[in-house]
Formats: sequence, C-alpha cells, structure tokens
Amino acid sequence: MLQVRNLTRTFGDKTAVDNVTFDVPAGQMTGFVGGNGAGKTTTMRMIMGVLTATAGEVLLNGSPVTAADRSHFGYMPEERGLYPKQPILDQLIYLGQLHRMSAADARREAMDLLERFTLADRYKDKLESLSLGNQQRVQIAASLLHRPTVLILDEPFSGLDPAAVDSMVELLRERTAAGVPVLFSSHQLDLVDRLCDNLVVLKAGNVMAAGSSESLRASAPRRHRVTVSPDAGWLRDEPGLQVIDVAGPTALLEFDGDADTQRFLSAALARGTVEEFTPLRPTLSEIYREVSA
Ligand SMILES: Nc1ncnc2c1ncn2[C@@H]1O[C@H](COP(=O)(O)OP(=O)(O)OP(=O)(O)O)[C@@H](O)[C@H]1O
Repeated sequence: MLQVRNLTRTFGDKTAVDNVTFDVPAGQMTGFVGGNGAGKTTTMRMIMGVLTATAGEVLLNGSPVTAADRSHFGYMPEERGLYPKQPILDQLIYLGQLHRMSAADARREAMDLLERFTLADRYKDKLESLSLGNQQRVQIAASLLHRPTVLILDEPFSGLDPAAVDSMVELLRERTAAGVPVLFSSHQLDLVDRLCDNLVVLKAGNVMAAGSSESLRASAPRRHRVTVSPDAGWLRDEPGLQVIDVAGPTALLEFDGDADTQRFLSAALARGTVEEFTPLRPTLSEIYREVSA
C-alpha cells in the first residue's frame, strides 16, 4: 500500500497542494481526479520524488519511501520524455536496462507490450514517425516495462483511441490483480467509473473526497426514483425527503439520512399505485461532480 500523508507544496506564495492525505491500496486502481490546476501532477511528482515536498511524506508499506523503492516504481509523467529520433525498441531496451533488466529481458518484455498495443511491426521506427496516439502507447510501454511495484500514471488515457484504451485497461487490470497499487489521473470520468476501486478528488490543492468506491457511494445522498399514480403532487409535502425533480408521475427523491423508506412506500401505496420505487446508486462521476461543485 502506498500512503500519501499531509503532502504540501508551495510555489512562492501559492499553495498548489495543501495537506493532502490519501491511500493507494495494493491490488486496486485508484483514480485521481480534479479540474485543471487542482494539483494532481504536483502530487504525483512528489510521490515520485522528482519534486520535493514542502511538507508531508509518502509511505510504502508503512515506511517512508526511499530512492531504491522509487527505482522500482513505474511513472508516466505529464511531460512525455522519450527520444523522438530513436527507434522504439532500442529506447525501450535502454530504459529497461536503466531499471537493471538484462537486454534480453527488456527486449522480450518490450516486444510483448508492443504486440499488445499492435505496434510490434513498427519496432524499428523512430518514435517521431508515429502518430501522437501511438507515441502515447510507447510511453505506456516504457512505464510498464520493468514490471513496476507501484504505478503512477499521469493522464495515461489521454489521446488513446478506444482500442488502445481497452488494451491499456486490460494491462492495468493484470498488474493490479498481481498486487500493484495503481494511481492514475484522468479527466475521462466514464473511464474512472469503469476502472476504479478507489477515488481521490482534488480541488484547489485539497482533497474533497477519498476512499473506496463503495464507501463513497454509501456516503452519497440516498436517492430513489418513484413512479406513482394517480398523481405525484403530494410528494412535495412529505416529511423526511426532498423532491429533486418531477416529470409527470415520476419523481427523483432524496431521503434524509434517517428517513424510513419503507414507511414512505407504505404511504405511497395507501394513496394509489406505485409503478416503480428504485434506489439509485450514484456513479463515481456523479460523486465527483457533487463534491467538486
Ligand atoms: N513549477 C511550478 N511553478 C509554479 N506553479 C506551479 C508549478 N507547477 C505547478 N504549479 C501550479 O500548481 C497548481 C497545480 O498544478 P498541477 O499541474 O499539479 O495541476 P493538475 O491537477 O495536474 O492540472 P491539469 O489537470 O491541468 O494537468 C497550478 O496552479 C499550477 O499553475
């Protein structure tokens, strides 16, 4: 487990990251979301040690993370840093060797990753000859090559077509299942919904919500959709709930924390027919919108 504890970073008199605390559990994918300038990249840079923290610390399995630990991390930085003029495979092998892989192992792993990203036949090509999306696939291969113990990925999905997103998702799921903590930032909330076991929401350098998807969903407002007849007008006067929206016989209700939904259902049945009474599970993107509003 990777733990971020009270991380803070100031630039002059601006606090970009302000006392940020969250966990990236082993074997889970943690989505890191927040608007432009929220502080995601700055936090990831501090986790990787490429930027010093003004305060706070990063722990790996309970101990302060060391340079040796970090050398086993996989990092996909915001500023993609490969060499445009070098052939793809050569530079992947070189990067693997920097992580103490043998040339043969690095070649095997690199070709396997290129295969999965349908780039195997381009292995001799210079990086700059690839489309931007394909360059991005090579960047991903570079961060996964040495079988990292922790993955820190800054916007790994940006610029990928749906097929590449699927390959990336499959790869990340494999690594996660093998026990690797994965933290990735994204503005693509549909992907975050699809992938995340955990979510961290940052706004102006502060954590607005953090935790497992289940706990965040459980602590979100309890909403139900109800369809009643002959009319839904009486709902507005019902205690213990707010009517968020009404369209004809169907209403979106938000119950107070301690309200008894079964008592409400009995009351509704006493007034007529209840066609539908459905608890709504909020999506992570709805939770994100709620907490960062
Ligand atoms: N080197 C720097 N010098 C001064 N300010 C910086 C520096 N790096 C980041 N900042 C500021 O810190 C804040 C957080 O930026 P950061 O890049 O971490 O946000 P982000 O959440 O990754 O945003 P985006 O989604 O747009 O990539 C911003 O206001 C940014 O301008």
